[in-house]
Amino acid sequence: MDYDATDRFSEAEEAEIQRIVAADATGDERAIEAALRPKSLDEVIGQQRVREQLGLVLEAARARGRAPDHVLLSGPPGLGKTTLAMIIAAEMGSPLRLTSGPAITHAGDLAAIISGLNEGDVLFVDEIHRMSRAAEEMLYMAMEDFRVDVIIGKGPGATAIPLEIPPFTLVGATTRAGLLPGPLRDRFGFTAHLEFYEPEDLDQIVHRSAGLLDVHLTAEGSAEIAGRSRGTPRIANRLLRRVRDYAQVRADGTVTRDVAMSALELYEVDTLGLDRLDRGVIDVLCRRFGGGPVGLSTLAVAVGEERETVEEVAEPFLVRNGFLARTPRGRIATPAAWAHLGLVPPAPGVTDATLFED
Ligand SMILES: Nc1ncnc2c1ncn2[C@@H]1O[C@H](COP(=O)(O)OP(=O)(O)OP(=O)(O)O)[C@@H](O)[C@H]1O
Repeated sequence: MDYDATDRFSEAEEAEIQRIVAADATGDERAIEAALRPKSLDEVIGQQRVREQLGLVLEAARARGRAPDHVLLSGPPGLGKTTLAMIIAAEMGSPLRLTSGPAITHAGDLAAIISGLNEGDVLFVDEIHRMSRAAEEMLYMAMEDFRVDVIIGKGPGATAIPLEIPPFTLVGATTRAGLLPGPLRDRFGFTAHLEFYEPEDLDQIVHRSAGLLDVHLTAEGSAEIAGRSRGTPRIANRLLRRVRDYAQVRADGTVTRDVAMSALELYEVDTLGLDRLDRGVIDVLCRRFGGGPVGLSTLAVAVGEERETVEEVAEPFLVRNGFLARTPRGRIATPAAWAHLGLVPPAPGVTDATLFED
């Protein structure tokens, strides 16, 4: 069945599509990603529970005419945290100010941002777990009392001048909720944990994006992309664009199942969605370390990646799909990992005798 999503759009939406197609024409992947973001909670696909809970928080705040409670969004990369932050601001009709934890190295950086906020503004802090400790402490006060202490001068002569700030909403995003100190976590009135998406949701996301990018695809072509997207909308959109390239250059432009399969094989995304890094991790774990247990740092060095990349990007997907287990002694490959690589695990007891610590 062919899908032509443009049938479903009104004239105003057509104008939006033209804007997206223009972003697409630039070939700038970030611009395309931004253009594909849902603009309202109703447009968000999947994450049913989060949508309902967040919808309630926002509706209640609107009814009271107040800024909503601070919101913490946690989950692996590419599941929609930035998208939701933008939607929170849009649904409240408020401006969104964006920054990130690593950009806030001193308390003064945060004071400068916070003191510039107006009533009702939404402040989005991406990777909030990477903010400096001093800034974190300033944030506690700002979140709870809407006040910051601005330090004037240095050393023994320094004085703290309290500065009132208008009520605002902090939206923090983190891939590592466990790394946030308790006092910071407790100051968020609502925490949403984003889960990996089901293939049906990703299928809808692929259809939506294909409609916006004017890509012709069959239901089977879409399902093939959705099934290999690691439960992640960002990956679904990226694979769609690569498959679209393939369809244009090596086929007649339509994304069929065969076209999707050939393209994804070319881009080394396997039938279960494992990419080079995922396969590298379980491959090293099985072939070089006999299935583990092996420490995270050792594993990261062996695959030639940063520890954080292995931990935050590859592992959540591998754990969720039963290829890897985290144990107190280190990472171990599961029987499914051995089977996926077409390897036979060593006899019981052999792996236990081999311990690779960091
Ligand atoms: N529920 C959704 N429905 C449709 N598209 C989505 C959804 N969630 C995310 N996307 C798409 O996935 C892409 C990535 O989303 P987003 O940038 O919000 O992820 P993120 O969690 O903030 O990632 P990171 O933590 O890496 O910044 C966006 O282009 C957006 O279009």
